[in-house]
Amino acid sequence: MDKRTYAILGTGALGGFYGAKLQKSGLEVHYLLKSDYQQVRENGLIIESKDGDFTLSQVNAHNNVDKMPPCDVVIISLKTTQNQLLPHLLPPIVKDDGVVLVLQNGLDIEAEVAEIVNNVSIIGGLCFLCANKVGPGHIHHLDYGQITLGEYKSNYQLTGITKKMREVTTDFENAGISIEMLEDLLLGRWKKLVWNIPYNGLSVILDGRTDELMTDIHTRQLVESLMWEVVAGAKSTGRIIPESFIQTMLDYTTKMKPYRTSMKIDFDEKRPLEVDAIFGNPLRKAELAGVNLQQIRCLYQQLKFLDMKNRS
Ligand SMILES: NC(=O)C1=CN([C@@H]2O[C@H](COP(=O)(O)OP(=O)(O)OC[C@H]3O[C@@H](n4cnc5c(N)ncnc54)[C@H](OP(=O)(O)O)[C@@H]3O)[C@@H](O)[C@H]2O)C=CC1
Ligand SMILES: CC(C)(CO)C(=O)C(=O)O
Repeated sequence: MDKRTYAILGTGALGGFYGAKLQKSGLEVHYLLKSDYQQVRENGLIIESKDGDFTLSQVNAHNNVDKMPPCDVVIISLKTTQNQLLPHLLPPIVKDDGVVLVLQNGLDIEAEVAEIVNNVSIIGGLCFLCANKVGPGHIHHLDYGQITLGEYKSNYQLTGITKKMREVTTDFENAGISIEMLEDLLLGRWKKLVWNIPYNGLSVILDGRTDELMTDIHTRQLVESLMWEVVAGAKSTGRIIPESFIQTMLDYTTKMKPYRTSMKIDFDEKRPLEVDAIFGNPLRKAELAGVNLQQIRCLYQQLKFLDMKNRS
């Protein structure tokens, strides 16, 4: 088979980083951009990475999906706060029998995608990446980068390891991106929330970096107790996260370079916060199963208020 073609729907920190790595490995990649379009069309992408800097001076930059070719794999790397645009942006750029790879944080986004496109495979990927966009077409990769992915089937039924998952995994591996396949995407999404819910939420509400939240005894306890509540949320939907995973996430964050979470960066830049995807959807899912996640609801309510006030 010919090499697969990729489209990056939202060329920011995450989309720019993985897209550039895939292009560098020899794949054809098309990038959708908004405010950075002119700069990237003329000068390409700059990746400043802890694994080695590189520049792609020529990239297929687009500012309109109608001018993009349909691709085998479309990576959704917009912020979830822009997902209302997907019904317009997605259908023209994904081939029949292609793949939509949702690399955004949060829960239940695959279900939204399934309502927009048929005849495609939807794969969800959890990215353990610390990257920021520091200028137009300029990405700073600070730490990590591993992806775990799983295929989505209605209501997060188990799919096992599928052919499409293997194909995407091969492309990412060839691009030097560490990647692992999951049989249970819902479990993977809840596990990622064990990190995102406490750190993204508290970093905004308490105005703290990850290292600050880990050093103070009170905030560390708060982080841990929120993690336990995410584990309860997962359990309400039939997914068991082992107790040891909490310690793994605490250790992982302690070792992490001091990090301003992506939600905190959005807040500081007065951009919309991904509150619904990361907090609202898990709350609703647990509630449907009859479980009220009180501490997470408390974070959700504060974040909704702060987000509204920050942008008004
Ligand atoms: N950054 C990270 O390390 C990680 C991010 N994630 C998740 O990945 C997702 C993306 O995050 P991240 O890359 O950090 O976000 P960024 O804000 O850096 O990137 C999003 C990009 O989408 C672009 N965009 C917005 N609207 C449009 C549009 N209409 N047409 C074309 N492009 C558009 C933005 O362009 P413009 O700037 O012009 O608006 C921006 O460059 C989020 O869900 C996040 O939670 C998950 C793990 C780690
Ligand atoms: C956990 C972290 C910071 C990187 O591993 C991340 O993936 C995120 O910001 O969502």
